[in-house]
Amino acid sequence: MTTFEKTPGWLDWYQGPSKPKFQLPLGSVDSHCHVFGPGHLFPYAPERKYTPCDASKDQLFALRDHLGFTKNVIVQATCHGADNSALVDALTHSNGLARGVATIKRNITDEQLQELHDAGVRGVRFNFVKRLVDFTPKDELLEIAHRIKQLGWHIVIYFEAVDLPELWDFFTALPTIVVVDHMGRPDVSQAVDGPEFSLFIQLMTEHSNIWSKVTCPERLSVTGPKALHGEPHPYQDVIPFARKIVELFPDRVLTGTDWPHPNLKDHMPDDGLLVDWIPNIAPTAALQQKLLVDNPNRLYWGI
Ligand SMILES: O=C(O)/C=C(\CC(=O)C(=O)O)C(=O)O
Repeated sequence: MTTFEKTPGWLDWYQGPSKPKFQLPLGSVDSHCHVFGPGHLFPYAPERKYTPCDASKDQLFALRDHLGFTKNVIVQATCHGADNSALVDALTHSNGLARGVATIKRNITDEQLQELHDAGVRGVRFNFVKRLVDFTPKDELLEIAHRIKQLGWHIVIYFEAVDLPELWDFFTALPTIVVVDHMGRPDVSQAVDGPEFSLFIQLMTEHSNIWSKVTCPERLSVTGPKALHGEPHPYQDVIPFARKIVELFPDRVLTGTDWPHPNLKDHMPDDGLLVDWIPNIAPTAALQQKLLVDNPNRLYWGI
């Protein structure tokens, strides 16, 4: 049996999250979450940049039920590299209540792609965050993009805001729906109408195939306060950014918990309070319905 030692300083996910006060609309989807291992069944990848705590499918599904979500979109985390076994195991044990976003390499066969599709994978993730992955050549990514387009899948991209200018031409050439993780990780200490975030708004304005996840206030916030100890007003500085995207592009936004919150260094949020944060960025019932129910069900379940 393989045992793994967590990265020093690793913060485990929050035990005993509060019950949200905000009642999620029926059919809500947690559109960004992960499973980690468990490592003795699904070993972490040799090329990983961090070793997490285990976070199993059963623990994820229990959280889903506790928070009041109906479904999950599970995103392959970089600690599993391009071995999607833990993801596929979670999808195939979800009774159709989970879809997946995989990481693949160009040597994947058509049969393997079809197996991922049959398990519930509907997208691939291209990660450009340098602390998480080694560089993959753009021609390999483009080749993958054109192959997965045939299956009706989309592409999820993860990058830091400072890298957007350099990646712009590549992103805008992608042939599918493109979903940006965590709003392109803006520096929220800058103005919401400043040049950095305006470039991201321009990206979404000019390219109607580009969507955004309005996720991870706990990762992006500089001033907090932290979603802990019943705090009713956490992560105030992230609200104007996420709300702007939800209001400008209500049919192209998704949200989720990011459980089990890999690589947080400062604190581990109470996931119940993260759900309570959602009405700050989607203040009307109509916006909540699109963000939590209509958009993810259309993109991942075709309904
Ligand atoms: O959970 C996230 O989306 C963010 C991550 C981890 C990650 O993406 C991964 O390991 O694949 C991060 O910023 O460290």
